[in-house]
Amino acid sequence: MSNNNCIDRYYLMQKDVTIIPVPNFEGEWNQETRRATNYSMVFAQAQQNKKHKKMSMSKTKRRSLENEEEFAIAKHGQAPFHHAYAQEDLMKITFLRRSVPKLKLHFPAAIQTGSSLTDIATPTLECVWSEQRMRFVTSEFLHFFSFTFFTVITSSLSQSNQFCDAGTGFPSSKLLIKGGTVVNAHHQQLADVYVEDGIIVAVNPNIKVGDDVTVIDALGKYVMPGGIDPHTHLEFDVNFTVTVDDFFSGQAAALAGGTTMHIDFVIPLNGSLTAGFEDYEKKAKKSCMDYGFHMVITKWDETVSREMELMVKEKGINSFKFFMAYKGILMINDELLLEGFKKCKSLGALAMVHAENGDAVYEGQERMIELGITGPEGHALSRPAVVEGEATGRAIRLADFVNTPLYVVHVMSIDAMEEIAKARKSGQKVIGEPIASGLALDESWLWHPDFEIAAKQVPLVSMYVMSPPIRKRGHDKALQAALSTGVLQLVGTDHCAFNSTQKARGIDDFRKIPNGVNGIEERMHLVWDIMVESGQITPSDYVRLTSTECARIFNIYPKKGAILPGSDADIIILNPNSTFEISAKSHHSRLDTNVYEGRTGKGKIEVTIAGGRVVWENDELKVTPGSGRYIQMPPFSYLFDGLDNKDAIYLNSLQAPVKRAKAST
Ligand SMILES: NC(=O)NCCC(=O)O
Ligand SMILES: [Zn+2]
Repeated sequence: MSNNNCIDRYYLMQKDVTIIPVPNFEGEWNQETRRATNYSMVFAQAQQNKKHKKMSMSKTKRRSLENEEEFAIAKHGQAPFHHAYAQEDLMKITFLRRSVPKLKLHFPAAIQTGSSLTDIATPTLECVWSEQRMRFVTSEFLHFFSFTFFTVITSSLSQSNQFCDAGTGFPSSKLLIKGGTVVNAHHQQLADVYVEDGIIVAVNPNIKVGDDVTVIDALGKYVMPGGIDPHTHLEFDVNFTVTVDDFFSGQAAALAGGTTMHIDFVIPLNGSLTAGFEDYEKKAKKSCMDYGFHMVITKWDETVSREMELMVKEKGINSFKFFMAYKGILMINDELLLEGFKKCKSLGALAMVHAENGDAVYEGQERMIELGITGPEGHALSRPAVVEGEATGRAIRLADFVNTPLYVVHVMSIDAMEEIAKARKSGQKVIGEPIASGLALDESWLWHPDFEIAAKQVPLVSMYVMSPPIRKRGHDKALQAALSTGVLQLVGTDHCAFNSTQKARGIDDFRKIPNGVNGIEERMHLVWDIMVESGQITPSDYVRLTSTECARIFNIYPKKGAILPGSDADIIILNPNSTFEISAKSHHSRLDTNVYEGRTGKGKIEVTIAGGRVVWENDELKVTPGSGRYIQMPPFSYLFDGLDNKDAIYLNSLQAPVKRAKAST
């Protein structure tokens, strides 16, 4: 494969630019220039820069996503969930941008332009363009930074230009993946895959091509659809802080791990779905891979009901999530759940639930504090599996009452899984989504005696805090078995990345630890290792659980989730004889910890192709902010088939109203 050395070396040059933790693409994004400009990069730099990243934790006490206790203090108050976070919580780079507003427009470009490419332009032309742009940008710096800092930047830039001059060609828009085992959810075969302009054109043995086609050898390897992660939280603002991975860094990490699309959760802004959608549209402009949105519903009125319709009919959203936990913040009651379910049904949209009994969680937290249990183990103890099981069962019964399909996110326990199993056995359309952490981890870390473990050689205990909690050993195995037998249908991550400094907020009180773990980069490797290597599932099952079923549920199959002529060229090549190792030192997320630290396994994703472009190869990431597309998801997936019939049968079964003769007077 062709490589662009100037890109790689340019980013390695940036090692000393300490104020840029991980490239960030804030600022104005112009649709036209976005399409024309390709900022590729290598992420080795990210690890170098992580140590320079500092988060200042907010001292401001506000109600926050994970903190039902704070709700108690502010009981019945207005939940200032969004955009009310303390400014000090933002990353240093954001602080700099605020301090020098003019920089906002150009600073991100400045740090990336050394690698600018256009899709089909010649290397020489492109590098000239880059130089001009860099000169312009460096002059901007003069207004804002000291001479010393300026020198560091410009010397890096000028050195990078030399590499640009030595540019060595560009990825072809025509690819042939040769000699691999092509795996779909329904079938696997030895075949070549031919790709043109981002679309799979042919899947056949022995495809012959001309010299203008880049050939990738996949002999002895699996060629599979790129992963689709149905559950992520990028640039998630939880009131007092924001997750460290945004739509660029989170997606870059995803691509390095073989995921080529994800679906994120839009949080309404001040109750407005439209404002929330627009907010996420902005956040997602820096995307380097395809993405879709679910919408969270936090309150109920006529406006919300109308906006739900708008989201489905005009914005390409076909799923709405209801939080049964996070009392006083996101939690909704059964009345709202019923209204929401009915509306979802009428729109052909899928109702999703975070199933934990929020009242019980609140009670559990109070109990722990009264018992003097303030450490991270209190998190697990305050929201035991029974609390998850109860909410799952309740949501399932209410969805059955309305006769609408239900999707249960992050199934973490046997209790919840068994509710799903029971419902599916009775014919109800319930989808259960376990996540990577629930399959791979157990709660034992939460009982570790140190909050911060010996000089961070092993990361913070609190990094394992998420909701519902990671359970005791045994739940993981049961969830794996449920996946392999079809009781659960697909695997997500709930990637919600908070750094150790953000997690440290709850050092004296587990209720203050921001909830969430990583996984967007690790999911594909973990599922292969845990499920396929152990013999629990076949490679075809793997494709179904990590990609195809998600595409079907959210109605974008076979554009996504398949290696078929006409499908998007989102493809991974996995070498089953190679190994992977997970570490915060080498991952591509901005996170300074990794809940899978030190984990090794078999089956390595050696190549990721997103939209027909090779973005991950030879352990190098070449990604393009602005290249990711928003994927609209139409309503009425296969889950809605037959609902009308069931409704009709129900109505016929009522034998009511009973016609009674009026008593004669
Ligand atoms: N799961 C979690 O702990 N954080 C993300 C928000 C949610 O999905 O509940
Ligand atoms: Zn959740």
